[in-house]
Amino acid sequence: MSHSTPVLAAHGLTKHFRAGGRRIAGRPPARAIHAVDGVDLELHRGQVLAVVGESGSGKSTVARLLAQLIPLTDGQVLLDGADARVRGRRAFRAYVRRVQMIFQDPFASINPVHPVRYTLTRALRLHRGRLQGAQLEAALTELLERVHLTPAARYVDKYPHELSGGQRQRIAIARALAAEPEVLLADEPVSMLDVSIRLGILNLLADLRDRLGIAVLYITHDIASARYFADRTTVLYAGQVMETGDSESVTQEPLHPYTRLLVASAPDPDDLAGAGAAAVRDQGTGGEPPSLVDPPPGCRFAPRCPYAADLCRRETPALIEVSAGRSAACWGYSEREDRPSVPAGAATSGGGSTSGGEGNA
Ligand SMILES: Nc1ncnc2c1ncn2[C@@H]1O[C@H](COP(=O)(O)OP(=O)(O)OP(=O)(O)O)[C@@H](O)[C@H]1O
Repeated sequence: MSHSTPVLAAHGLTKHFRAGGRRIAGRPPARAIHAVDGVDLELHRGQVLAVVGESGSGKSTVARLLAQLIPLTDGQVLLDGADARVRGRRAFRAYVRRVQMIFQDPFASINPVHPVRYTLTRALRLHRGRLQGAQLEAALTELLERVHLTPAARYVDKYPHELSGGQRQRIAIARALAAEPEVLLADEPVSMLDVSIRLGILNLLADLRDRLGIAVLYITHDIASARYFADRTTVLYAGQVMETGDSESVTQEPLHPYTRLLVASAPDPDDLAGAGAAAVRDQGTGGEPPSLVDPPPGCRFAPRCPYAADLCRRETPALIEVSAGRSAACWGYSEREDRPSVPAGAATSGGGSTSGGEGNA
């Protein structure tokens, strides 16, 4: 599967926002917020890729770049292997037909003054032409059934305020499906919803992946949900990829010290005393993400990393393939003589992962 051409890919995805207002002629260029710096991603048909990171790590910016809602500073977005950069309204509409986005807040993303019928009819007509009468009714019913709002007749004439948060998010997903997209970009699709209904929405997205073969990008700060739901997981920190691999091993045997920190501080249902998070604090790996305004060279996690060596503060590590399908941007896995010593093992279970410096064969 992963040998095939990804339906959507990003190479060297980069977004710098200008910090502190407009550029003034004759003055030095304004400083830049390096929100996303050189990120590579691949979305495959019938797979979910999770992008996990703390607040401010650049997750939403990645999604907006992939949706082409904002222009790239550098890098490339490829759809079926071809440069997908759109110029002009018509090309954007053709792109959006294939790549749809779902937003975090279903209360903000659905117009409250119109019933479900209006919202979905508009999307259907936009993407599939002038459906009417029985054909339109059948398409509406099919969309509502796809998102498990059944019987459809119970929901089609409801207004958003008559629906729960979870039901509204299902309407937002149905609206996206009206385009018959190949890719869904889901930016924290459950984080505003009640905990009790989150699983239902994730299961729905998994169902769309499996039944329709849609590629899903799942943006989240919750690494535990990535393990449950995503086939592959990419960990983002301060706008750069720290680690990537299949979700099971990234979450169970994390390689990068930052991923270990994330896993250890994630709420564990069996760890009611919060011992994992306390252990992280005791190791002194707390602290804040770095400033993204003109960040210095070196690993961006180095100031918080308990293993950081001089090399880490001087030079930025590239992603190193540590084992098949698993990479970490950590000098500990390099062949360099001055590499730091990153202990093998995982935050949550003993052993299994490659020890520092050995896995580059
Ligand atoms: N339009 C903008 N102008 C200036 N800076 C921006 C803009 N959008 C985002 N940023 C900055 O880029 C960085 C990454 O933001 P982004 O929203 O992508 O992070 P995130 O990981 O999605 O965070 P969260 O989980 O809080 O949404 C932040 O420092 C943010 O302040």
